[in-house]
Amino acid sequence: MSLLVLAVTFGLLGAAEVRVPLRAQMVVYLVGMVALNLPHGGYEHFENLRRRRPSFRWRYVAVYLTAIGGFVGLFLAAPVAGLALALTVAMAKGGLGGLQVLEATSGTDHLQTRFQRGLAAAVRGGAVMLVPIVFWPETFHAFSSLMVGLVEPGALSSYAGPFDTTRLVIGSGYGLALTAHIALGYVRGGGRSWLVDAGESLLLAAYFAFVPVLVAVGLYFPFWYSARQVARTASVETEPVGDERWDLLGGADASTVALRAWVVLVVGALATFGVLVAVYWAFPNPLGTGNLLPGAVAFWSMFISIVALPHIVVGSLLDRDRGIWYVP
Ligand SMILES: CC1=C(/C=C/C(C)=C/C=C/C(C)=C/C=O)C(C)(C)CCC1
Repeated sequence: MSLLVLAVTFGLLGAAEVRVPLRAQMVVYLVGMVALNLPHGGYEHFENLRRRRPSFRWRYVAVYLTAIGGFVGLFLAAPVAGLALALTVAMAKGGLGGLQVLEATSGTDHLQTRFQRGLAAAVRGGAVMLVPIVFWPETFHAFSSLMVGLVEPGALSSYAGPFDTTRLVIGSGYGLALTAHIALGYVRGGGRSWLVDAGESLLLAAYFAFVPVLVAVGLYFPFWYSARQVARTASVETEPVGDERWDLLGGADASTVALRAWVVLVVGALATFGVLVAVYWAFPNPLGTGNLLPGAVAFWSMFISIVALPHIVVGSLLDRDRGIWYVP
């Protein structure tokens, strides 16, 4: 709903030629991504690890740190490939996560083949990054260069020339994929789940087309994505794996539970901060080489993508029993 309101509001503002100042967009992005999105991500880990065995938790942490180390290494060695992976992570998180939420809430009866499921995820995820490339090319290119510049300023400039062609190819490809996805869903069953899926996919595409990219991405993850993820967790009634015995919040009385929750919160915050410091320290120009605000946006976008990579790897590939995107 909030996305619909934003899409319509910014659509009208755009039609009236009202432009949102870039500074304001950057502030919205940082508030959304730092203050709102990060705690949501942390909560997903907590939910997933809460009743798991200690050995599982250690493996989880090990995979997590390895993936983070690998991504940082790739970004340092080949910053443009690192940027490409960051975009892929953002799209995979939005796309695969969105599909799982759809399955838990409205069902996916109209998605009968693997291909259709892949297309559904690609269309939802693609909206997050591919649609802004088409509709907000200048901002997109400017911030992409800043992100690459955290390691090697200027490394993206050799890709500036063919950008218009790339945009055209991406725009047509995305339009085709969206149309094919909606048409196939209709042919393979239609019904209520198809209607919800088609409506959501179109809304996402319109939202990322009309809302300026920094505001759009900065609010999409906390508003739509995280809120829906938490709602999904809340709708899961029985835990498929794990045991009350291992419950991180287990305790005989309310104050023990509260104290344990406090410990989890503090340890989680310190661990996240530790990773942040390590990533900051690893980048040659952690806040870019120009102004602070755009530099902070670039740094945060890389950092959040780096920590989100294991989120996806663990959530969808390695932890099939439960996973971050578990649906009963
Ligand atoms: C390239 C690019 C961007 C990239 C943002 C990214 C890569 C965000 C990743 C978010 C994730 C992974 C969130 C997970 O919860 C901006 C800043 C929108 C500006 C336009 C250009």
